[in-house]
Parts: sequence; C-alpha cells; structure tokens
Amino acid sequence: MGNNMNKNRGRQEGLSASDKSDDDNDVTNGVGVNKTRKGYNDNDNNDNESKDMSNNNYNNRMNNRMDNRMDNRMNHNTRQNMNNNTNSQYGNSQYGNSQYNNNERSRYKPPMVRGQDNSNNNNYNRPNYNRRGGEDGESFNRGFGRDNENKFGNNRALKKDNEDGTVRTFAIEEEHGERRPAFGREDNNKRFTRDGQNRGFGREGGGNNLFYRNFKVPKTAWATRDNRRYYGERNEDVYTNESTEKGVNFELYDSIPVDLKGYNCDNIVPVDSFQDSSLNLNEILLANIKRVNYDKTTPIQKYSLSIIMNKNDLIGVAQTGSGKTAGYLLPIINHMLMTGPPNHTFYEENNKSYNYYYNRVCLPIALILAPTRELAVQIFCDAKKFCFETGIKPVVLYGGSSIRIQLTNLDKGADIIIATPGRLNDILEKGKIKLFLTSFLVLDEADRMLDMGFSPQIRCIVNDFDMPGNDRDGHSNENKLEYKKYVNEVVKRQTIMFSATFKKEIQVLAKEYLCNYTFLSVGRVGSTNEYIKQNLIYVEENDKCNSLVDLLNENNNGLTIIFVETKRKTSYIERFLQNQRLNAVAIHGDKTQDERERALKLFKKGVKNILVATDVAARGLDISNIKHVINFDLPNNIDDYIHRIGRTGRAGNIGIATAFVNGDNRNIFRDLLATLEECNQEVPHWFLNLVMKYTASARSNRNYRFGNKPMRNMRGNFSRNNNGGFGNNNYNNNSGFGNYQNNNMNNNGNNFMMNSMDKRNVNNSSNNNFNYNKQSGGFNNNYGNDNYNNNNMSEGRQYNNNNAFGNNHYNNHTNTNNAFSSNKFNKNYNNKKHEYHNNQNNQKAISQNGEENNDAW
Ligand SMILES: Nc1ncnc2c1ncn2[C@@H]1O[C@H](COP(=O)(O)OP(=O)(O)OP(=O)(O)O)[C@@H](O)[C@H]1O
Repeated sequence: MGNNMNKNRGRQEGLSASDKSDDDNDVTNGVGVNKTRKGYNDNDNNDNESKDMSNNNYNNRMNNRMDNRMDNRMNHNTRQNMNNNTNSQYGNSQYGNSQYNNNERSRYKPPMVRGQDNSNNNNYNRPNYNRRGGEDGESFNRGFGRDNENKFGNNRALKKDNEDGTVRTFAIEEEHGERRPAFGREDNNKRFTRDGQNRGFGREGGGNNLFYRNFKVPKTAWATRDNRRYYGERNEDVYTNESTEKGVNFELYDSIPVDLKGYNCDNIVPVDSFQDSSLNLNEILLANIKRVNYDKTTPIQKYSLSIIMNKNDLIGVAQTGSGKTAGYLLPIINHMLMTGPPNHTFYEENNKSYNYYYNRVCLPIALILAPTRELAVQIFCDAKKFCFETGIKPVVLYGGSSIRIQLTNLDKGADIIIATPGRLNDILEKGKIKLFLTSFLVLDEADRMLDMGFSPQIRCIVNDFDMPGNDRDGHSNENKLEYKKYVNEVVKRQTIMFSATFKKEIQVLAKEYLCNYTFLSVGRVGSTNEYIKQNLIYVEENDKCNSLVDLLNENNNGLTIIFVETKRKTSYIERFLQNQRLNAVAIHGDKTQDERERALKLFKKGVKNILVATDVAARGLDISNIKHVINFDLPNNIDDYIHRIGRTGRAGNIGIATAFVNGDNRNIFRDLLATLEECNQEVPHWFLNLVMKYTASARSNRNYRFGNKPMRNMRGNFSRNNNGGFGNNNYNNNSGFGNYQNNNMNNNGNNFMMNSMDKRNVNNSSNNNFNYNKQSGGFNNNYGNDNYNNNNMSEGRQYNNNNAFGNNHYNNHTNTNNAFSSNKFNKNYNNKKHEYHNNQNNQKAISQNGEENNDAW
C-alpha cells in the first residue's frame, strides 16, 4: 500500500518551474487526487512516477494519510492530503483534480480566517496547495494531519481545534528555545536535532543530505519568528561572486557632490564607514558586509543609511552602479535586527493558518518592488547576502515562473518580500500575504515604478490592501488601520525610493506615497558617471548591422550588451550575430522566463559574451565584466540612455558605451549632448551639426522654450527638455532640486557644491576647487576650454577647466550671473539668433526655476 502510494505521489508532485500553466492565477491544488500533469519535473527525478492512478490508491492515501512520511524527500514527490473526505467522489476519476465536492477544478484558495464563510467547503478547512520542499532541494513531507490522534506519539503534541470540530494535532519539538513541527514516522522515537544527528524523520537509515546540513541556528528572534523553522544556507550558495568588484575609480565617487534637501536634512550625519558607531550596525550584518567586500560606504550609502535609520521617507538619486541597493537594504535589515520581529496576535486570532508548512499567511516587514523580474531576483540575491545568518528571510516573487513554487517558499515564512508588482498583486489577492506589518516600502527604479506602466499596480498594492499608512494618509483609509486589530503599537509605513534618474514630474507623483521626505541626490539628478567613455558613431539605419560586426570585431573584450528597440529586432540581431559566428544570446519580453534566465546565466558566465536586449535589461542589472554597451538603437529619452550605459562602468570600474546615431534619433539629441558635455566626453562635430540642424527646426516647429513662449509657461515643464547644452537651459539643468542653482546665483559665485554636505565644499573658494578638481583627474573638455577661455574671467577659467564633475553648466552658474554670454554654444553657433541670450530672460529663467523648485517640495 505504501509503495503504491509513493508511486502515485511521484506523478502528482514534482511540479516544475517550467510549468507555465501554473503561472499567475492558475494554481491547481490537486491535493489528494490522482491528477497527472505533464512536464512536472524540477528534480529530474521521477523514479516514483506513478504507474497506477487508480481509485484504490487514492483511498489508500486517504485512509493512511498519516503514513505519509519523509520517504520521498529527495524527489519532491509527495503530495499530502489534508482532506478528511474519505468518501471522495473523485476517487473514480483518474484525473479528478478537485478535492472539493463541487467537482470544480481545484484552485488555490486563500486561507480561511475566522468568520469566513465555510459553506461548500465541507472537506476543506484550509487550502492545501501542493506543499513541497523549496527550490534548494530541502524537500520534505509534512506528517501532520488532522486526525484526532497524535500520530507522532513521542513529542509534546499541539492540538488545535478546527472550525469543523475536528482537532488538528501535530507534534512539536522544542530545541534551543525553538518550537517547530516534527515530521516523522509513526515509530519515530528519535528526536532530530540541529546538528543533523539522530533525526527521526525521513527514510530509515537514509534521508536527504541537504536537509541534514549542519546549520547553526542564529541567535536572533527572527530565526524562529512565529514558530517557524529555520532554513540555513551554505556560505558558498549565497556569496556567488556574481556582483561587480569595485574598480579603480571607486574612491572618486567621493568627489561627487551630494545634495540633501527636505525633511530633517540638517540632522543627517554622513557615515564614511560601516563600522561607524553612530550607525550601530549589528554584528552579523557587519560580518556579512565584510563577506561582500564592502570596506567603505559610497556617497549614496553615506547618507541613506542615516536617513532610513532616522525613519525618514527618502528619495535617493545616484548614478548607476553606485551602490543604491545596499543603500536601502542595509538600514532596513539593521532596523529589523535591532527591533526583532513584531508582536502580534494575527495567528492566534486566525488559527486556521497558525502553523508554517500549512498555508501560512506571510506578514512581511519590508516590501521591495522592482520593475523587472531579473532585477527582483538580483535584489533578492543581495538581500540573501546581507540577511545571511540573521534569521531574516527574504523571498522573491515575480511573474513568468511557477506561482506554486513561490507560494511554497512563502510557507516557510517571509520577512522581506522582493517582488514585481503584477505577481505580488496576484498573491495579495489570494490572501497569502498580509501587509499590515509592512513598515518599509521600497521602490527600486522608482521613476519607472511610478510612471504610467506600473503606477496603477503600485497604487493598488499601497492603497487597496492592508499596508499601513504614513502620517499623512494613515487615517484616511480603513485598510491602513488593519494592523490595529493585531498589534498594540502603531505601525507606520516608511517609503523609500531609489533611482539613477528621477524626472521632476515623477517627483510630483512620488509625493502621493511619501510623507516628510528627504531628497538625496548624488551629483545632478539623472547624471551618469565619467568612467563610462561614451562614443557616438554616425550610422544610417541600413548600415547598422555591418557597423555592429565591425565594432564587435574591433572590441570584443569582456562582455558586451547591445540595446535594440524592439523584441523582434532583438531576435533578428541575435540570429544575425550568430550567423557571423559571434557568441550572442538575446533577452526580451517575448521570451519565456526560462529562456530569459538561461540567456542571462550564459551571459553572466561568459559562455555567451554578447547579450542583445531590449530595455528589459536596461535597469538595475549588475553584471560584472560588462565592458561595452552598444546602443544599436538609441532610446527616445535620455533617462533610458543613462540606465542602459549604466550597465557598464559600475562600482568605480571603467566601461565603454557606443551609440549608433542618425537623424532618426533627433528626440534625444539635445539631452544626449548635455549628458556628453556634463561627463566631459568628446562630442564629434558632426553630432553638433546634427543637433543644431534638428533642434533649430524643432524649436521653430514647436515654439520651443524661450523662443515665442512666454516664460511663465515654463512652469510645470519639468522635463529634461529643459536640460541640455543650449544657453540658458543651464539654469534648468539641475532640474531635480534646482534650489542649489538659485542659491548659487544669489550668492554670485558660490560654488555649486556649496549646498552639498561635502565638507570640502564649504570653503567655497576657487582655489580649493581648483586643486581638488585637479586631483580628480584631468577631464578633457574639448569644447569647454575653448569657450571658457573666452570668458575673460580668470576665476571662471579655473573652475571650468578643472571641473570636478566635468559639468560646465554648473560653472557657468557659479561664475557669473550673465552666464549665457560665456556659453560655448553662443560662440560655436554664433550664427544663431539667441533671443534668449539676454540677461533679462536669464533672470526670469532663474526665478522661474526657483518657483519650480519650491513647487517640487
Ligand atoms: N560600499 C561598497 N563597496 C564596494 N562595492 C559596493 C559597495 N556598494 C555597492 N557595491 C557594489 O557596486 C555594484 C553596484 O551596486 P548596485 O547594483 O547597488 O548599484 P545601483 O546604484 O543600484 O545601480 P543601478 O542604478 O544600475 O541599479 C554592486 O556590485 C555592489 O556589490
């Protein structure tokens, strides 16, 4: 009988990540039924595949459900039947896939909570989606059921009344002060211990080695939060050395000015080192920081750690690859370690979902949302590194892969959830996650998360479920008060947003979720770093493929990522390159998640050294050794360009970004020019000509900017169109928090950096800047020098030629109020009529800018 049973399980279980029919809402319980599913095989181990799917087996299993033991742990093949229905009418059906009496296809149901309508669910007290071991091979059966007898015999038994009057009994053990359910054979008198000896569950004399690993249970309360079991991980599984090693320019990050605005910013003390006593980082966390080889903080981390620990909301903007992820993960994890798991009565009050392994409802403390699946996985990997041996459990949820596996992972508990919004919404709707304890909400790549594509989903997650509010909206929405039922103290949400770009109009949208926030920017909002050498090549559309091959043949060191506009073209270029015997692989949204993951894996490992991608790979991905980014098709907006080229030149490393340019890319010309200049990149003459050609016509067509448009209309035009290389757009250039420009103007010569928190800037003297900038490494501003030499301001020359940021715009501000007279474009394009090059407009622009800036707050 037992054998039959095991055979049967083999077929029923073994669901695979590639089982796409499981995706999203289509979750099949399939519990206690002889349902055969094709393509289930995530363990490559189907030894127990069922030959006999007969009714007999089903009933055998029903009658012997407590005999379901750990026999098949390695196979992930045991599906437990927690159902009381021994008279199942489905027994006759080989494929009867419902455990309910209504003959419906079995689906995952949200957990039952007190007061919930239980009708039509006679045989069903809690949903029992197929519970299996985790992705790490720690597969096990749960031997506890709902019989009125304690099959475990030897341990202290916990009895729970079910709503239908039956008593659920399961064994617990207490060890190191931890209580956890015991699995085991009936005759199991041995108790299992953490050190892997004498464990009483599993096959006699055998078992899963993975499961018996010698894990030390952390001494933190998180390890056993709400009586859950601790799942240890091996050091080598967590620290896989996939992320970027810091490069030679890492120290130069410190030369980038930091600007801090808004709530409580005077009290924020930057920290240079993770060991800084004011941070008071937990020892385990410090050990993990050491394991990832971080010895000092990057500028964004210097401030964000303090700000987040001060419980402020935050918008943090810093260049790509400058350590934003750790900038929010570390303070959140540290806070969690300091406070421990919250006390609540949720499980007591909803005792249906009391124990783990059995449809546990998860109560995460932090929720991190990311726009792409790959980025979510990457953040999850980072979170695992920092949570190592803390007992805090991060879980990742993303679309395109089996929701069942993700639900199973949630069963083991989740303290930090990293998710893409769509999948999270699905799971929230199932009631598997409750957010009323979520006191940290992080939007990574926040400008993307708040734009039109994701905005409705974010709003839904924040407002339609039970996530706590902040001081501003905490009392306006009943959902946000949900925590009051279960928690004594007030739970408030702290909202944190990070990105390398943050247009001003998105900042306005962001306010919906923020309360008393601090705005932290490292360098100009939306800028990129100078360690990426940006090249432009003029290529007509139909020559692009040939030019690409030439370029790749010239420069085929390290990994190269090629950005292409459409999915179809991505596949085309992939094939084209493969035909040219180049080692290319593609990633885009039309590929299955498996294909995407495989492509990324091959690329990361260098098996394929060329990745052709759409913008799905543009944000956040941190892959070491990407040496070259090629914009086969330039994007339509500069923010995407910044993110794309930011896949190289990370953590102080040097990289190359090449863009194919032709007249079709006119939308981005001005902003691209401004970016090149700001980063002291060489600007080819042909490009300047192109910019002039297209921008001039654009201006006359669109009544662009300061031309015919009254200055007042500038209000609300927050976009990067205000930026760029032309004349008075310098004043709008630092659009994110332009107050510093105004300050500079008012101070008539104060350096841009004056408002930053960087102490070196406080002196504000030209000599300081001169020396300092010189140190930071001789920028070749081919155009800037010429222009500024015409400036006739010796101070100005000093500043400009040695600009720490390669940003002539700033220097124009600081040196003179009539900055435009020194603008290089006036010189280079003196054939143009610059109606806006007069001081009057100039002043208007400034005040206008000031209003905008104040608006932003
Ligand atoms: N303090 C530090 N010391 C050394 N390396 C660091 C430090 N902080 C982060 N890094 C490394 O820098 C790399 C980039 O970090 P991260 O991915 O967080 O950048 P990011 O700012 O989020 O980039 P993006 O804007 O592209 O998302 C990672 O490999 C990370 O491990």
